Amino acid sequence: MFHILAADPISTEGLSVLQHDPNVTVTDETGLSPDELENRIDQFDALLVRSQTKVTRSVIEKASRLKIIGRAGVGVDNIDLDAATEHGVLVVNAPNGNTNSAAEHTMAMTMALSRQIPQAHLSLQNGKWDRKKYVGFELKGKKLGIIGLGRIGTEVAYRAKGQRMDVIAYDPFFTEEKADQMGIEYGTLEDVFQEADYITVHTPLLKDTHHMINADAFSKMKDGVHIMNCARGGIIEEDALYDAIVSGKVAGAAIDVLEDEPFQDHKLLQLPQVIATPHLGASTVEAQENVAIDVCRDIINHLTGEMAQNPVNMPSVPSDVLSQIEPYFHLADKLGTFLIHLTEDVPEEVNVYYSGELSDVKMAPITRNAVKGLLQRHLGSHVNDVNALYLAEQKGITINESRTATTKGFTNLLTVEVKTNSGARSVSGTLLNGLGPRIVRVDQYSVDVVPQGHLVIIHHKDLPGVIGNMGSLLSQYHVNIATMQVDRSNVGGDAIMILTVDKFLDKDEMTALKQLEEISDVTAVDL
Ligand SMILES: NC(=O)C1=CN([C@@H]2O[C@H](COP(=O)(O)OP(=O)(O)OC[C@H]3O[C@@H](n4cnc5c(N)ncnc54)[C@H](O)[C@@H]3O)[C@@H](O)[C@H]2O)C=CC1
Ligand SMILES: O=C(O)CCC(=O)C(=O)O
Repeated sequence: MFHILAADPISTEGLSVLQHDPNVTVTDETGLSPDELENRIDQFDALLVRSQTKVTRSVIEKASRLKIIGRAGVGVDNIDLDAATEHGVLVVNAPNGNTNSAAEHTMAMTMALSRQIPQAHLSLQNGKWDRKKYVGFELKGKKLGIIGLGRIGTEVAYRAKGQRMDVIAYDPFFTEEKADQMGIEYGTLEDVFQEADYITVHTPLLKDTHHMINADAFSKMKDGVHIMNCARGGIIEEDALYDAIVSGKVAGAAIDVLEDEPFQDHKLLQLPQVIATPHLGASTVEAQENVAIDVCRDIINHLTGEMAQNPVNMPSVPSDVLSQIEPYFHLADKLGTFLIHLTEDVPEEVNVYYSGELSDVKMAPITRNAVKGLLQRHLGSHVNDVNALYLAEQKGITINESRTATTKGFTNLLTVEVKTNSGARSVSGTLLNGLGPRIVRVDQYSVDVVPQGHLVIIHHKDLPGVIGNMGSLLSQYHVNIATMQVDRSNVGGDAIMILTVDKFLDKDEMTALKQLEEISDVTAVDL
Protein backbone atom coordinates (compact mmCIF):
# COMPACT_ATOMS: atom_id res chain seq x y z
CA MET A 1 0.00 0.00 0.00
CA PHE A 2 1.34 3.45 -0.96
CA HIS A 3 0.56 6.50 1.17
CA ILE A 4 0.14 9.83 -0.57
CA LEU A 5 0.04 13.27 1.09
CA ALA A 6 -1.81 16.06 -0.74
CA ALA A 7 -0.30 19.11 1.01
CA ASP A 8 -1.93 21.83 -1.13
CA PRO A 9 -5.53 22.12 -2.38
CA ILE A 10 -5.82 19.65 -5.27
CA SER A 11 -8.90 19.26 -7.48
CA THR A 12 -11.17 16.40 -6.42
CA GLU A 13 -11.13 15.03 -9.99
CA GLY A 14 -7.38 14.58 -9.65
CA LEU A 15 -7.60 13.12 -6.17
CA SER A 16 -10.22 10.65 -7.33
CA VAL A 17 -7.65 9.20 -9.77
CA LEU A 18 -5.71 8.28 -6.63
CA GLN A 19 -8.70 7.35 -4.47
CA HIS A 20 -9.94 4.86 -7.06
CA ASP A 21 -6.66 2.98 -6.97
CA PRO A 22 -6.88 0.15 -4.42
CA ASN A 23 -3.12 0.30 -3.83
CA VAL A 24 -3.01 3.81 -2.42
CA THR A 25 -4.33 5.83 0.51
CA VAL A 26 -4.59 9.61 0.29
CA THR A 27 -4.21 12.06 3.16
CA ASP A 28 -5.65 15.38 2.04
CA GLU A 29 -4.22 17.84 4.54
CA THR A 30 -3.43 21.36 3.42
CA GLY A 31 -1.82 24.20 5.36
CA LEU A 32 0.77 22.13 7.26
CA SER A 33 3.50 24.33 8.75
CA PRO A 34 7.07 23.60 7.58
CA ASP A 35 7.75 21.84 10.91
CA GLU A 36 4.59 19.74 10.66
CA LEU A 37 5.49 18.73 7.10
CA GLU A 38 9.02 17.75 8.18
CA ASN A 39 7.66 15.74 11.11
CA ARG A 40 5.13 13.79 9.05
CA ILE A 41 6.77 13.36 5.67
CA ASP A 42 8.47 10.05 6.55
CA GLN A 43 5.04 8.36 6.51
CA PHE A 44 4.47 9.00 2.80
CA ASP A 45 5.52 7.48 -0.53
CA ALA A 46 4.30 10.41 -2.59
CA LEU A 47 3.82 14.13 -1.97
CA LEU A 48 1.39 16.19 -4.01
CA VAL A 49 1.76 20.00 -4.01
CA ARG A 50 0.91 23.17 -5.92
CA SER A 51 3.03 26.31 -5.47
CA GLN A 52 2.33 26.96 -1.80
CA THR A 53 4.14 24.17 -0.01
CA LYS A 54 7.91 24.58 0.02
CA VAL A 55 9.54 21.20 -0.46
CA THR A 56 12.93 22.06 0.96
CA ARG A 57 16.08 19.97 1.29
CA SER A 58 15.32 19.37 4.96
CA VAL A 59 11.83 18.05 4.09
CA ILE A 60 13.36 15.71 1.50
CA GLU A 61 16.10 14.58 3.89
CA LYS A 62 13.44 13.48 6.39
CA ALA A 63 11.32 11.76 3.74
CA SER A 64 12.74 8.28 4.19
CA ARG A 65 10.15 6.49 2.02
CA LEU A 66 9.31 9.26 -0.43
CA LYS A 67 9.48 8.13 -4.08
CA ILE A 68 7.79 10.92 -5.98
CA ILE A 69 6.78 14.57 -5.64
CA GLY A 70 3.95 15.69 -7.93
CA ARG A 71 3.65 19.39 -8.75
CA ALA A 72 0.13 20.15 -9.95
CA GLY A 73 1.25 23.01 -12.22
CA VAL A 74 4.27 24.22 -14.18
CA GLY A 75 6.84 26.02 -11.99
CA VAL A 76 8.90 23.74 -9.75
CA ASP A 77 10.77 26.54 -7.98
CA ASN A 78 9.13 25.57 -4.66
CA ILE A 79 10.84 22.15 -4.81
CA ASP A 80 14.54 21.57 -4.13
CA LEU A 81 15.24 19.56 -7.29
CA ASP A 82 18.89 18.87 -6.46
CA ALA A 83 17.94 17.43 -3.10
CA ALA A 84 15.17 15.35 -4.71
CA THR A 85 17.55 13.99 -7.36
CA GLU A 86 20.25 13.23 -4.78
CA HIS A 87 17.72 11.26 -2.74
CA GLY A 88 16.35 9.41 -5.78
CA VAL A 89 12.97 11.12 -5.53
CA LEU A 90 11.28 11.68 -8.89
CA VAL A 91 9.64 15.07 -9.43
CA VAL A 92 6.83 15.33 -11.99
CA ASN A 93 4.85 18.37 -13.06
CA ALA A 94 1.91 19.20 -15.32
CA PRO A 95 3.24 21.69 -17.85
CA ASN A 96 0.26 21.98 -20.17
CA GLY A 97 -2.89 21.91 -18.08
CA ASN A 98 -2.98 25.51 -16.86
CA THR A 99 -1.73 27.39 -19.93
CA ASN A 100 -5.14 28.71 -21.00
CA SER A 101 -6.10 29.75 -17.50
CA ALA A 102 -2.87 31.65 -16.92
CA ALA A 103 -3.26 33.39 -20.30
CA GLU A 104 -6.89 34.28 -19.56
CA HIS A 105 -5.94 35.59 -16.13
CA THR A 106 -3.27 37.78 -17.72
CA MET A 107 -5.85 39.24 -20.09
CA ALA A 108 -8.35 39.69 -17.26
CA MET A 109 -5.73 41.53 -15.23
CA THR A 110 -4.73 43.65 -18.22
CA MET A 111 -8.32 44.73 -18.81
CA ALA A 112 -9.05 45.26 -15.13
CA LEU A 113 -5.90 47.36 -14.84
CA SER A 114 -6.74 49.41 -17.88
CA ARG A 115 -10.25 50.19 -16.67
CA GLN A 116 -9.45 50.27 -12.92
CA ILE A 117 -12.25 47.83 -12.29
CA PRO A 118 -11.13 46.67 -8.80
CA GLN A 119 -10.60 50.27 -7.66
CA ALA A 120 -14.00 51.37 -9.00
CA HIS A 121 -15.70 48.40 -7.38
CA LEU A 122 -14.11 49.19 -4.03
CA SER A 123 -15.17 52.81 -4.34
CA LEU A 124 -18.77 51.75 -5.00
CA GLN A 125 -18.65 49.44 -2.01
CA ASN A 126 -17.56 52.45 0.05
CA GLY A 127 -20.73 54.24 -0.98
CA LYS A 128 -19.22 56.49 -3.66
CA TRP A 129 -20.46 57.09 -7.21
CA ASP A 130 -17.29 58.41 -8.81
CA ARG A 131 -17.43 58.35 -12.59
CA LYS A 132 -14.72 60.97 -13.16
CA LYS A 133 -11.97 59.25 -11.24
CA TYR A 134 -12.18 55.94 -13.08
CA VAL A 135 -11.54 56.91 -16.67
CA GLY A 136 -9.49 54.16 -18.26
CA PHE A 137 -7.66 53.36 -21.48
CA GLU A 138 -8.72 51.27 -24.48
CA LEU A 139 -6.51 48.32 -25.35
CA LYS A 140 -7.33 48.57 -29.05
CA GLY A 141 -4.39 50.03 -30.94
CA LYS A 142 -2.04 49.86 -27.94
CA LYS A 143 1.15 47.84 -28.19
CA LEU A 144 1.53 44.87 -25.87
CA GLY A 145 5.11 43.80 -25.17
CA ILE A 146 5.43 40.13 -24.24
CA ILE A 147 8.63 38.97 -22.59
CA GLY A 148 8.75 35.17 -22.78
CA LEU A 149 6.84 33.66 -25.67
CA GLY A 150 6.45 30.09 -24.46
CA ARG A 151 3.15 28.29 -23.86
CA ILE A 152 1.44 31.08 -21.91
CA GLY A 153 3.09 34.05 -23.66
CA THR A 154 1.94 32.65 -27.02
CA GLU A 155 -1.66 32.26 -25.82
CA VAL A 156 -1.56 35.81 -24.45
CA ALA A 157 -0.35 37.05 -27.84
CA TYR A 158 -3.33 35.49 -29.64
CA ARG A 159 -5.78 36.85 -27.08
CA ALA A 160 -4.26 40.33 -27.26
CA LYS A 161 -4.67 40.28 -31.04
CA GLY A 162 -8.33 39.47 -30.36
CA GLN A 163 -8.45 42.72 -28.41
CA ARG A 164 -6.97 44.38 -31.50
CA MET A 165 -3.74 45.21 -29.74
CA ASP A 166 -0.46 45.29 -31.63
CA VAL A 167 1.91 42.74 -30.16
CA ILE A 168 5.70 42.81 -29.95
CA ALA A 169 7.54 39.95 -28.25
CA TYR A 170 10.99 38.98 -27.09
CA ASP A 171 12.14 35.45 -26.28
CA PRO A 172 15.61 33.93 -26.76
CA PHE A 173 14.01 31.33 -29.08
CA PHE A 174 11.76 33.72 -31.00
CA THR A 175 12.61 34.61 -34.62
CA GLU A 176 11.30 37.01 -37.26
CA GLU A 177 10.01 34.01 -39.19
CA LYS A 178 7.91 32.86 -36.21
CA ALA A 179 6.72 36.44 -35.70
CA ASP A 180 5.45 36.51 -39.31
CA GLN A 181 3.66 33.19 -38.83
CA MET A 182 1.94 34.51 -35.70
CA GLY A 183 1.19 37.92 -37.16
CA ILE A 184 3.04 39.75 -34.41
CA GLU A 185 6.20 41.84 -34.28
CA TYR A 186 9.63 40.48 -33.44
CA GLY A 187 11.71 42.60 -31.07
CA THR A 188 14.74 42.62 -28.85
CA LEU A 189 14.29 43.13 -25.13
CA GLU A 190 15.23 46.79 -25.63
CA ASP A 191 12.60 47.12 -28.40
CA VAL A 192 9.95 45.77 -26.07
CA PHE A 193 10.97 48.14 -23.29
CA GLN A 194 11.00 51.14 -25.62
CA GLU A 195 7.93 50.50 -27.75
CA ALA A 196 5.30 48.82 -25.60
CA ASP A 197 2.38 50.56 -23.90
CA TYR A 198 1.70 47.43 -21.85
CA ILE A 199 4.39 44.91 -20.83
CA THR A 200 3.66 41.40 -19.60
CA VAL A 201 6.25 38.85 -18.46
CA HIS A 202 5.88 35.09 -19.06
CA THR A 203 9.29 33.62 -18.34
CA PRO A 204 10.36 31.23 -15.62
CA LEU A 205 12.37 32.74 -12.76
CA LEU A 206 15.99 32.01 -13.70
CA LYS A 207 19.38 33.61 -13.21
CA ASP A 208 18.88 35.52 -16.48
CA THR A 209 15.33 36.62 -15.68
CA HIS A 210 15.80 37.51 -12.00
CA HIS A 211 15.13 41.28 -11.75
CA MET A 212 15.24 41.62 -15.54
CA ILE A 213 12.62 44.36 -15.09
CA ASN A 214 14.62 46.77 -12.93
CA ALA A 215 15.20 50.52 -12.58
CA ASP A 216 17.32 50.54 -15.74
CA ALA A 217 14.57 48.75 -17.68
CA PHE A 218 11.88 51.15 -16.41
CA SER A 219 14.01 54.12 -17.48
CA LYS A 220 13.87 52.85 -21.07
CA MET A 221 10.09 52.39 -21.10
CA LYS A 222 7.43 54.79 -22.33
CA ASP A 223 5.96 57.18 -19.79
CA GLY A 224 2.65 55.78 -18.57
CA VAL A 225 3.46 52.15 -19.37
CA HIS A 226 1.35 49.43 -17.73
CA ILE A 227 3.07 46.34 -16.30
CA MET A 228 1.67 42.85 -15.71
CA ASN A 229 3.27 39.90 -13.95
CA CYS A 230 1.30 36.66 -13.87
CA ALA A 231 4.45 34.51 -14.12
CA ARG A 232 6.82 34.56 -11.16
CA GLY A 233 7.74 36.97 -8.39
CA GLY A 234 11.37 38.09 -8.72
CA ILE A 235 11.27 38.75 -12.47
CA ILE A 236 10.33 42.33 -11.63
CA GLU A 237 12.41 44.14 -9.02
CA GLU A 238 9.72 45.23 -6.58
CA ASP A 239 11.42 48.34 -5.14
CA ALA A 240 12.11 49.57 -8.66
CA LEU A 241 8.47 48.99 -9.64
CA TYR A 242 7.29 50.85 -6.56
CA ASP A 243 9.54 53.84 -7.37
CA ALA A 244 8.51 53.81 -11.03
CA ILE A 245 4.82 53.94 -10.05
CA VAL A 246 5.32 56.67 -7.46
CA SER A 247 7.29 58.76 -9.97
CA GLY A 248 4.50 58.35 -12.55
CA LYS A 249 6.71 56.49 -15.05
CA VAL A 250 4.50 53.42 -14.68
CA ALA A 251 0.78 54.17 -14.83
CA GLY A 252 -0.27 50.94 -13.19
CA ALA A 253 0.70 47.38 -12.45
CA ALA A 254 -1.22 44.11 -12.26
CA ILE A 255 0.43 41.57 -10.03
CA ASP A 256 -0.45 37.92 -9.51
CA VAL A 257 2.89 36.96 -8.04
CA LEU A 258 5.52 38.57 -5.81
CA GLU A 259 8.87 37.44 -4.53
CA ASP A 260 7.65 36.40 -1.09
CA GLU A 261 4.37 34.57 -1.07
CA PRO A 262 1.88 34.69 0.49
CA PHE A 263 2.01 38.50 0.23
CA GLN A 264 -0.57 40.41 2.25
CA ASP A 265 0.86 43.69 3.43
CA HIS A 266 3.37 44.41 0.68
CA LYS A 267 4.03 48.10 0.06
CA LEU A 268 3.01 47.72 -3.61
CA LEU A 269 -0.50 46.82 -2.44
CA GLN A 270 -0.80 50.23 -0.77
CA LEU A 271 -0.53 52.01 -4.13
CA PRO A 272 -3.87 52.84 -5.80
CA GLN A 273 -2.32 52.15 -9.21
CA VAL A 274 -1.70 48.50 -8.34
CA ILE A 275 -4.18 45.68 -8.65
CA ALA A 276 -3.30 42.24 -7.38
CA THR A 277 -4.51 38.69 -7.03
CA PRO A 278 -3.10 36.05 -4.69
CA HIS A 279 -1.34 33.85 -7.30
CA LEU A 280 -4.59 32.93 -9.05
CA GLY A 281 -3.28 32.47 -12.61
CA ALA A 282 -3.99 28.76 -12.62
CA SER A 283 -6.97 28.87 -10.30
CA THR A 284 -9.80 27.75 -12.51
CA VAL A 285 -11.86 24.61 -12.23
CA GLU A 286 -10.58 23.48 -15.62
CA ALA A 287 -6.89 24.10 -15.01
CA GLN A 288 -6.96 22.51 -11.60
CA GLU A 289 -8.73 19.46 -12.99
CA ASN A 290 -6.23 19.20 -15.85
CA VAL A 291 -3.09 19.56 -13.78
CA ALA A 292 -4.35 17.41 -10.93
CA ILE A 293 -5.38 14.57 -13.24
CA ASP A 294 -2.08 14.73 -15.15
CA VAL A 295 0.06 14.73 -12.06
CA CYS A 296 -1.97 12.10 -10.16
CA ARG A 297 -1.75 9.76 -13.17
CA ASP A 298 2.00 10.23 -13.17
CA ILE A 299 2.17 9.44 -9.45
CA ILE A 300 0.31 6.17 -10.00
CA ASN A 301 2.47 5.43 -13.06
CA HIS A 302 5.65 5.84 -11.09
CA LEU A 303 4.51 3.99 -7.97
CA THR A 304 3.43 1.03 -10.10
CA GLY A 305 6.63 0.91 -12.14
CA GLU A 306 5.33 2.59 -15.31
CA MET A 307 7.03 5.54 -17.04
CA ALA A 308 5.93 8.97 -15.82
CA GLN A 309 4.87 11.32 -18.64
CA ASN A 310 6.27 14.56 -17.25
CA PRO A 311 9.41 13.83 -15.26
CA VAL A 312 11.36 16.89 -14.19
CA ASN A 313 14.53 15.39 -12.78
CA MET A 314 15.11 11.80 -13.85
CA PRO A 315 17.14 10.22 -16.63
CA SER A 316 15.57 7.36 -18.58
CA VAL A 317 18.26 5.17 -20.10
CA PRO A 318 18.40 1.36 -19.96
CA SER A 319 20.93 0.23 -17.32
CA ASP A 320 23.22 -1.70 -19.72
CA VAL A 321 23.67 1.42 -21.87
CA LEU A 322 23.91 3.64 -18.83
CA SER A 323 27.08 2.14 -17.37
CA GLN A 324 28.97 2.74 -20.63
CA ILE A 325 27.95 6.30 -21.29
CA GLU A 326 26.88 7.86 -18.01
CA PRO A 327 30.23 9.64 -17.44
CA TYR A 328 29.63 11.54 -20.68
CA PHE A 329 26.22 12.83 -19.58
CA HIS A 330 27.81 15.26 -17.18
CA LEU A 331 30.35 16.40 -19.78
CA ALA A 332 27.66 16.86 -22.45
CA ASP A 333 25.45 18.82 -20.07
CA LYS A 334 28.34 21.13 -19.13
CA LEU A 335 29.33 21.66 -22.77
CA GLY A 336 25.75 22.59 -23.67
CA THR A 337 25.50 25.02 -20.74
CA PHE A 338 28.87 26.59 -21.57
CA LEU A 339 28.01 26.96 -25.24
CA ILE A 340 24.62 28.64 -24.82
CA HIS A 341 26.32 31.39 -22.81
CA LEU A 342 28.58 32.19 -25.78
CA THR A 343 25.70 33.48 -27.89
CA GLU A 344 22.70 35.72 -27.41
CA ASP A 345 21.34 34.82 -30.86
CA VAL A 346 18.54 32.34 -31.46
CA PRO A 347 19.90 28.78 -31.81
CA GLU A 348 18.73 27.31 -35.12
CA GLU A 349 20.76 24.12 -35.29
CA VAL A 350 22.76 22.09 -32.80
CA ASN A 351 25.36 19.60 -34.04
CA VAL A 352 26.93 17.07 -31.73
CA TYR A 353 30.08 15.32 -32.98
CA TYR A 354 31.40 12.11 -31.44
CA SER A 355 35.02 11.02 -31.99
CA GLY A 356 37.53 8.44 -30.79
CA GLU A 357 36.09 5.94 -28.29
CA LEU A 358 32.86 7.86 -28.52
CA SER A 359 32.30 6.85 -32.13
CA ASP A 360 31.06 3.46 -30.83
CA VAL A 361 28.65 4.58 -28.13
CA LYS A 362 24.91 5.03 -28.27
CA MET A 363 24.80 8.74 -29.01
CA ALA A 364 21.20 9.77 -28.39
CA PRO A 365 21.25 9.92 -24.55
CA ILE A 366 24.48 11.96 -24.58
CA THR A 367 23.05 14.31 -27.20
CA ARG A 368 19.95 14.72 -25.04
CA ASN A 369 22.14 15.80 -22.12
CA ALA A 370 23.98 18.34 -24.30
CA VAL A 371 20.66 19.76 -25.50
CA LYS A 372 19.35 19.77 -21.93
CA GLY A 373 22.33 21.89 -20.81
CA LEU A 374 21.76 24.21 -23.73
CA LEU A 375 18.03 24.71 -23.15
CA GLN A 376 18.08 25.02 -19.37
CA ARG A 377 19.48 28.56 -19.47
CA HIS A 378 16.20 29.87 -20.87
CA LEU A 379 13.65 27.15 -20.10
CA GLY A 380 14.71 26.35 -16.55
CA SER A 381 15.10 23.23 -14.53
CA HIS A 382 12.08 21.41 -15.94
CA VAL A 383 14.18 20.60 -19.02
CA ASN A 384 15.64 17.13 -18.59
CA ASP A 385 17.19 14.49 -20.78
CA VAL A 386 13.76 13.00 -21.38
CA ASN A 387 12.07 16.10 -22.79
CA ALA A 388 15.09 18.02 -24.15
CA LEU A 389 14.75 16.92 -27.79
CA TYR A 390 11.00 17.46 -27.77
CA LEU A 391 11.42 20.97 -26.36
CA ALA A 392 14.18 21.75 -28.89
CA GLU A 393 11.86 20.69 -31.71
CA GLN A 394 9.10 22.86 -30.26
CA LYS A 395 11.49 25.81 -30.29
CA GLY A 396 12.34 25.08 -33.96
CA ILE A 397 15.91 23.91 -33.28
CA THR A 398 17.28 21.12 -35.51
CA ILE A 399 19.49 18.61 -33.72
CA ASN A 400 22.07 16.56 -35.65
CA GLU A 401 24.60 14.06 -34.39
CA SER A 402 27.53 12.54 -36.23
CA ARG A 403 30.56 10.38 -35.67
CA THR A 404 33.93 11.58 -36.86
CA ALA A 405 37.15 9.63 -37.17
CA THR A 406 39.48 12.46 -36.10
CA THR A 407 40.19 12.72 -32.38
CA LYS A 408 42.77 15.52 -32.48
CA GLY A 409 44.98 13.67 -29.99
CA PHE A 410 42.23 12.72 -27.52
CA THR A 411 40.99 9.18 -26.94
CA ASN A 412 37.47 10.57 -26.80
CA LEU A 413 36.20 13.94 -27.94
CA LEU A 414 32.70 15.37 -27.74
CA THR A 415 32.01 18.56 -29.67
CA VAL A 416 28.82 20.59 -29.46
CA GLU A 417 28.20 23.26 -32.06
CA VAL A 418 25.36 25.75 -32.17
CA LYS A 419 24.41 27.59 -35.34
CA THR A 420 22.56 30.89 -35.24
CA ASN A 421 21.88 33.46 -37.92
CA SER A 422 25.16 35.14 -37.00
CA GLY A 423 27.35 32.06 -37.39
CA ALA A 424 28.51 28.95 -35.53
CA ARG A 425 30.04 28.59 -32.06
CA SER A 426 31.46 25.37 -30.71
CA VAL A 427 32.98 23.80 -27.66
CA SER A 428 34.75 20.43 -27.30
CA GLY A 429 35.33 18.35 -24.22
CA THR A 430 36.96 15.11 -23.25
CA LEU A 431 37.09 12.74 -20.30
CA LEU A 432 40.72 12.41 -19.24
CA ASN A 433 41.52 9.08 -17.71
CA GLY A 434 41.69 9.52 -13.94
CA LEU A 435 41.32 13.31 -14.17
CA GLY A 436 37.71 13.69 -15.23
CA PRO A 437 36.08 16.10 -17.68
CA ARG A 438 37.89 18.92 -19.45
CA ILE A 439 36.87 21.61 -21.94
CA VAL A 440 39.66 21.43 -24.53
CA ARG A 441 38.48 23.66 -27.34
CA VAL A 442 36.32 26.78 -27.62
CA ASP A 443 35.71 27.77 -31.24
CA GLN A 444 39.21 27.86 -32.78
CA TYR A 445 41.04 28.11 -29.43
CA SER A 446 42.73 25.26 -27.51
CA VAL A 447 42.24 25.37 -23.75
CA ASP A 448 42.30 23.05 -20.75
CA VAL A 449 39.50 23.97 -18.37
CA VAL A 450 37.75 21.90 -15.69
CA PRO A 451 34.03 22.48 -16.43
CA GLN A 452 33.10 23.37 -12.89
CA GLY A 453 32.49 26.45 -10.75
CA HIS A 454 32.32 30.10 -11.76
CA LEU A 455 33.88 30.58 -15.19
CA VAL A 456 34.54 33.88 -16.96
CA ILE A 457 35.14 33.78 -20.71
CA ILE A 458 36.90 36.86 -22.03
CA HIS A 459 37.52 37.61 -25.70
CA HIS A 460 40.31 40.16 -26.10
CA LYS A 461 43.21 41.36 -28.23
CA ASP A 462 46.54 39.61 -27.79
CA LEU A 463 48.41 42.67 -26.49
CA PRO A 464 50.88 43.19 -23.64
CA GLY A 465 49.24 44.23 -20.36
CA VAL A 466 45.75 42.76 -20.96
CA ILE A 467 46.17 40.03 -18.40
CA GLY A 468 47.65 42.48 -15.88
CA ASN A 469 44.86 45.04 -16.37
CA MET A 470 42.20 42.41 -16.04
CA GLY A 471 43.86 40.91 -12.94
CA SER A 472 44.22 44.24 -11.16
CA LEU A 473 40.65 45.23 -12.01
CA LEU A 474 39.28 42.00 -10.54
CA SER A 475 41.48 42.43 -7.47
CA GLN A 476 39.86 45.85 -6.90
CA TYR A 477 36.56 43.97 -6.65
CA HIS A 478 38.18 41.35 -4.38
CA VAL A 479 37.59 38.64 -6.98
CA ASN A 480 40.13 35.86 -6.58
CA ILE A 481 41.26 34.07 -9.77
CA ALA A 482 41.69 30.35 -9.20
CA THR A 483 42.77 29.26 -12.70
CA MET A 484 43.49 30.94 -16.03
CA GLN A 485 43.79 29.65 -19.60
CA VAL A 486 44.80 31.80 -22.56
CA ASP A 487 45.04 31.08 -26.28
CA ARG A 488 45.26 33.28 -29.38
CA SER A 489 44.55 32.97 -33.07
CA ASN A 490 47.88 34.64 -34.00
CA VAL A 491 50.39 37.00 -32.42
CA GLY A 492 48.66 40.31 -31.75
CA GLY A 493 45.35 38.92 -33.04
CA ASP A 494 42.14 37.76 -31.34
CA ALA A 495 42.54 35.81 -28.12
CA ILE A 496 40.51 34.08 -25.45
CA MET A 497 41.02 33.93 -21.71
CA ILE A 498 39.02 31.57 -19.50
CA LEU A 499 39.16 32.19 -15.78
CA THR A 500 37.82 30.19 -12.88
CA VAL A 501 37.01 32.63 -10.09
CA ASP A 502 35.81 32.16 -6.54
CA LYS A 503 32.48 33.95 -6.96
CA PHE A 504 29.96 34.64 -9.72
CA LEU A 505 30.70 38.08 -11.17
CA ASP A 506 27.93 40.57 -10.55
CA LYS A 507 26.67 43.18 -13.01
CA ASP A 508 29.08 45.93 -11.89
CA GLU A 509 32.09 43.64 -12.14
CA MET A 510 31.06 42.46 -15.61
CA THR A 511 30.49 46.05 -16.77
CA ALA A 512 33.90 47.13 -15.45
CA LEU A 513 35.62 44.25 -17.28
CA LYS A 514 33.79 45.04 -20.52
CA GLN A 515 35.03 48.62 -20.29
CA LEU A 516 38.71 47.57 -20.49
CA GLU A 517 39.84 48.70 -23.90
CA GLU A 518 41.37 45.48 -25.19
CA ILE A 519 38.41 43.33 -24.13
CA SER A 520 35.66 42.76 -26.72
CA ASP A 521 33.35 40.42 -24.84
CA VAL A 522 32.88 38.99 -21.34
CA THR A 523 30.60 36.12 -20.40
CA ALA A 524 30.12 34.57 -16.98
CA VAL A 525 28.81 31.05 -16.62
CA ASP A 526 28.28 28.81 -13.63
CA LEU A 527 28.97 25.15 -14.30
N1 LIG B 1 0.46 32.74 -12.07
C1 LIG B 1 0.24 31.44 -12.19
O1 LIG B 1 -0.58 30.87 -11.50
C2 LIG B 1 1.00 30.66 -13.20
C3 LIG B 1 2.30 31.01 -13.51
N2 LIG B 1 3.00 30.26 -14.41
C4 LIG B 1 4.35 30.70 -14.70
O2 LIG B 1 4.33 31.35 -15.98
C5 LIG B 1 5.63 31.26 -16.56
C6 LIG B 1 5.53 30.80 -18.01
O3 LIG B 1 5.01 29.49 -18.07
P1 LIG B 1 4.97 28.70 -19.48
O4 LIG B 1 4.57 29.62 -20.56
O5 LIG B 1 4.18 27.48 -19.24
O6 LIG B 1 6.52 28.33 -19.64
P2 LIG B 1 7.32 28.02 -20.98
O7 LIG B 1 8.54 27.28 -20.56
O8 LIG B 1 6.42 27.42 -22.00
O9 LIG B 1 7.74 29.48 -21.51
C7 LIG B 1 8.70 30.28 -20.90
C8 LIG B 1 9.37 31.08 -22.00
O10 LIG B 1 10.24 32.06 -21.39
C9 LIG B 1 11.33 32.23 -22.28
N3 LIG B 1 12.46 32.87 -21.63
C10 LIG B 1 13.40 32.33 -20.82
N4 LIG B 1 14.32 33.26 -20.48
C11 LIG B 1 13.94 34.41 -21.09
C12 LIG B 1 14.48 35.71 -21.11
N5 LIG B 1 15.62 36.00 -20.46
N6 LIG B 1 13.85 36.66 -21.82
C13 LIG B 1 12.70 36.37 -22.50
N7 LIG B 1 12.14 35.14 -22.52
C14 LIG B 1 12.75 34.18 -21.82
C15 LIG B 1 11.65 30.80 -22.71
O11 LIG B 1 12.43 30.77 -23.88
C16 LIG B 1 10.26 30.23 -22.91
O12 LIG B 1 9.85 30.31 -24.26
C17 LIG B 1 6.42 30.33 -15.64
O13 LIG B 1 7.18 31.12 -14.76
C18 LIG B 1 5.36 29.59 -14.87
O14 LIG B 1 5.82 29.10 -13.65
C19 LIG B 1 2.46 29.20 -15.07
C20 LIG B 1 1.17 28.82 -14.80
C21 LIG B 1 0.35 29.50 -13.83
O1 LIG C 1 -0.68 25.87 -8.44
C1 LIG C 1 -0.97 27.02 -8.70
O2 LIG C 1 -2.06 27.51 -8.52
C2 LIG C 1 0.12 27.90 -9.29
C3 LIG C 1 0.42 27.54 -10.69
C4 LIG C 1 1.73 28.04 -11.11
O3 LIG C 1 2.20 29.07 -10.69
C5 LIG C 1 2.49 27.25 -12.08
O4 LIG C 1 1.93 26.28 -12.61
O5 LIG C 1 3.66 27.61 -12.33
